[in-house]
Order: sequence, then C-alpha cells, then structure tokens
Amino acid sequence: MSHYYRLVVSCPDQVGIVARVSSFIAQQGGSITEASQHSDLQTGRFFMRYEILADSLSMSAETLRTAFEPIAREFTMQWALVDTQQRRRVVLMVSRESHCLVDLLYRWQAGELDCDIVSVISNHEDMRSIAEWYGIPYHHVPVDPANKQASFAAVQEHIDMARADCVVLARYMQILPPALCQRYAGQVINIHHSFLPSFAGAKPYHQAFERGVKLIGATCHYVTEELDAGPIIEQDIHRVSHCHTPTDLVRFGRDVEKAVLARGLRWHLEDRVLIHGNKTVVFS
Ligand SMILES: Nc1nc2c(c(=O)[nH]1)N[C@@H](CN(C=O)c1ccc(C(=O)N[C@@H](CCC(=O)O)C(=O)O)cc1)CN2
Repeated sequence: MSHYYRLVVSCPDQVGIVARVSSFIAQQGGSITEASQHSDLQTGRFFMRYEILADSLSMSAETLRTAFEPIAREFTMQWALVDTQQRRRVVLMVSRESHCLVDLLYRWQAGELDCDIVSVISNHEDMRSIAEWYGIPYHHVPVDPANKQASFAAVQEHIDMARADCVVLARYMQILPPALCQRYAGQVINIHHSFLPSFAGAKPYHQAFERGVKLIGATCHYVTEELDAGPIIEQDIHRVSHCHTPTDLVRFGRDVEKAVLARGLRWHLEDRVLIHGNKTVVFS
C-alpha cells in the first residue's frame, strides 16, 4: 500500500483557500493524488481533503505540519495532517450478535481495513472463540445493571490501555455513559439496525414490522450521549413486504448492517468523514 499524507481541513469559507493550499503543496514538490472539497453555503463552512504522495515530498509529516501552520492560522483552520504509515488502533465492542464482528474481522484479515484491531470487548462470553481464532485479545466486561458506572469504568480502562484511536460498536447493546462518549468524541462508531431517524432504540426490526414498513435499513453513525442521534456516516436500505416476518426482516437487515458498518469504518479510517455539527461531510 502506498504511503500518503492526508491533509484534512475545515474552516470558514472564503475565496483563495484551494489556491493557497495547492500552491503550498506544489512549492514543496508534493503530488496531490486525490482532492476533495465542499462549501456548505448554509453555514459558510469549507471542507477539504487532499491525499499527497509522501515520497513526492522531501520532508517528514512533522516538518510538513510545521510548514503548514501559518496557512492554517491565516484561514482559521481546524485541520490534521495524517501519515498513513501510522496505522489506527481499533477496539471492537460486541454483545451477542456475531455478524458484524465476523464481517469486520474477515475484511480486516483480507486487508480491506487499514488498521490494527487490537482487542474485542464484550458484555458476554459468546464471541470469545471468534476473536481468539483471529488472535485478538478478548475482554469480557459484564455490565451490572445495579452498578453501570463501575462496569463502564472497566470498559474505559480497557479502551485506554489499548491506546484506541477508534472504537466500533459492532452490535454492542449497551448505552455508553456520557463520560465515555465525551472522552472518545468523534472516535466511537455504531451500527444501528434501522434507517435512522426511524426506530431509534431497542428492537427496531420489531418496531418496523409493527409499523408495516416497505423499507428497512441500517445506519452507521458516531456515538454521542443522545442515543442513536450522532452524526450519520453511512446508511442503506432493503425492500420488504407484507409477506415478511420479523425474522425475515432481521435476516435481510444483517446483510445491510454488515455492508453499512464496513463502509462507514473504512471511510473513517481513510479520513473521508468530516463532522460538521450533527452532520457529516463524506468524501467517499
Ligand atoms: N451513548 C450511546 N450509546 C450507544 C449508542 C448511542 O448512540 N449512544 N448506540 C447504541 C446501539 N443501540 C442501537 O443501535 C442500542 C443499544 C442498546 C439499547 C438499550 O436500550 N440497551 C439497554 C440494555 C439492553 C440489554 O441489556 O440487552 C440499556 O443499555 O439500558 C438501545 C440501543 C449502543 N450504545
């Protein structure tokens, strides 16, 4: 896999940003292999994502960051320069449903996900054999309804010890406490098994069946304190009819959940997702 530097920018929109940044990169001898930008006309915010071939620059990522600082200040940028050789450390969290966990582990082993999956945390023992088959440490952290604070303190300790850059709730069926959501803001990704905002919360397929929907879906979103209300990264749907039972909906839904979570995680790992309030800009 080629070595890139990714420059990701969000700032107040104005004429000249693209010219200034692209000229800066050209002056350093940089080769831009992918360029994306978006101007949000409602909010006056500008978003940019450049991929630069690292070998085209005769400097380290740190040196490039230092050289870019004055431009970032000039345009009041929120920005990051990511070195793709620094692989992200990912922790997966799961409860009793295996399909998303198995799909992510397969894709990771196949090289589809450029990251290191460093541990699996679960409130049940069911998924241990799957994680350990892939050689990944498994941490069983039961959630005590009478003392959730202690349970999630243990979860947070595992995530901290793993030096996680990203946490994926792969059908983890416990609500994360505010402290954990704040500590890892913008780094926790969930797959909700409905086409949000419809059917947030528990048992969405049963809610959908009772409503008589003709479409079911899945939503990959960032986790916030408010349940299933975080910035949406990716969604998809599947057509259903009056012939289908709740079991059919769950079966159809599994395929949608796997695909949506995998796309959402891959785009996050590739720095293609920029959060803007409670929405996202996705340069897919
Ligand atoms: N702080 C957040 N935590 C979680 C989110 C979120 O958006 N913010 N998403 C959920 C995932 N989820 C649906 O996708 C979900 C999980 C769990 C529940 C729920 O009601 N859980 C009960 C316990 C259920 C059980 O014991 O089996 C609870 O936590 O009290 C609703 C929706 C993951 N976490």
